[in-house]
Amino acid sequence: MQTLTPHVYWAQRHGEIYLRVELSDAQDLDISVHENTLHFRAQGHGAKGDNEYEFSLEFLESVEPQVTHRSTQRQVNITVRKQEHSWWDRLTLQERKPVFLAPDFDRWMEESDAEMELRAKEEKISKISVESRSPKDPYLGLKRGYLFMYNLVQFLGFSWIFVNMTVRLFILGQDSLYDTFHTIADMMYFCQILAVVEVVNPALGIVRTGLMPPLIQLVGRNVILFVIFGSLEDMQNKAVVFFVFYLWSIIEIFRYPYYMLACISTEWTMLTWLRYSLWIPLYPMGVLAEAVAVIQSLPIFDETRLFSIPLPESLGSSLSFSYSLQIYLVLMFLGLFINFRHLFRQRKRRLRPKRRKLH
Ligand SMILES: CCCCCCCCCCCCC[C@@H](O)CC(=O)SCCNC(=O)CCNC(=O)[C@H](O)C(C)(C)COP(=O)(O)OP(=O)(O)OC[C@H]1O[C@@H](n2cnc3c(N)ncnc32)[C@H](O)[C@@H]1OP(=O)(O)O
Repeated sequence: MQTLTPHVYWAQRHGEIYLRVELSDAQDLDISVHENTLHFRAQGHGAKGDNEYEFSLEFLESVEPQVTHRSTQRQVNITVRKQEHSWWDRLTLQERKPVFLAPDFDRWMEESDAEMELRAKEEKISKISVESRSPKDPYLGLKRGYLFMYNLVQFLGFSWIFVNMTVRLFILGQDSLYDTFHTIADMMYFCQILAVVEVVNPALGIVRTGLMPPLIQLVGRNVILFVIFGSLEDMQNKAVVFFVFYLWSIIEIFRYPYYMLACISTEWTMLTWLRYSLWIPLYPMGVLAEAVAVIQSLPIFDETRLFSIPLPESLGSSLSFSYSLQIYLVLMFLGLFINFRHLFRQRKRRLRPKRRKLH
């Protein structure tokens, strides 16, 4: 039987050499590396039919003596590991390329492409190792689902409020300012009662933010909604209701979609910018509108004696609730300062230009 040479195709990476030997149904494979030379011998079906095929290749640089190979119906794939990670100018020590050897264009890569592939692999490995070091939260999916639904409901609620008020303003003009409460209050009650969740979430560690800012926001809004507007009928027809509700709803139609996207690990730059910028004019305007509402309610509380604290006769009949509200007015500006500072820090953190990676 004649000994023949099969066609061999090769490609390289920084760490490996890949050889593809064109031999189908190869049997009795004998593949080894001695003194940096690969010896191949096998029985199989090659270019010259069924025969014994063999070849030797002396490599340009040092390789590991262990080789791995896999024989398929159509070919034999051999992987040889380089001893040092480097890019070779050619495969063999001898400068003239053996006639049976050709590049494997299916796996061929130029050095720069191979470097990119290597870097991508390294990045993937380091990402996996970082992920495996940080313990996974088994309830993450559940938490995200719950937050997404909560934010969606709030978004729909505040969108309804905003659209309703805007349409009424266009149709009824100034008249719409005076009956905002009767059209909007039920939805606002619903959204603001639901907003208790925003204090519960950080308290239970479901969202990572401080407890104080959401608490200030919740107490601040609910005092205005339930105590000032809800309990005083005389306040419900005032234009200030329109301004308070409108200012609250504008920010929420950007804030809740921003959170919804965060729940699905997505970010829209424009939305992030709006969420962390619109509060700059809206928050002081909102607090001012709320302060106007509190001031307008003072004489009504004095007159109606609603929520007044009964006193012993020697000290007068009762202490008007308006005194508590005057203290609350001071607290409002303290609350404004705390939340303004909090939002300013959040803005700096979220809108900070991301550092470019240097390779
Ligand atoms: C102790 C009682 C004291 C009582 C004192 C009473 C004084 C009352 C004064 C009150 C004044 C209130 C005035 C106010 O009512 C006026 C207005 O609202 S006017 C309209 C304009 N308003 C605004 O712009 C404020 C809007 N509101 C907010 O921004 C928030 O409510 C606020 C609490 C102020 C800040 O929110 P937070 O601390 O959560 O900051 P972030 O939004 O940056 O979130 C931090 C990270 O948590 C993630 N997060 C938060 N919530 C959710 C959620 N629902 N779903 C998913 N993820 C959430 C968020 O993504 C952030 O994550 P990361 O940092 O990874 O991005």
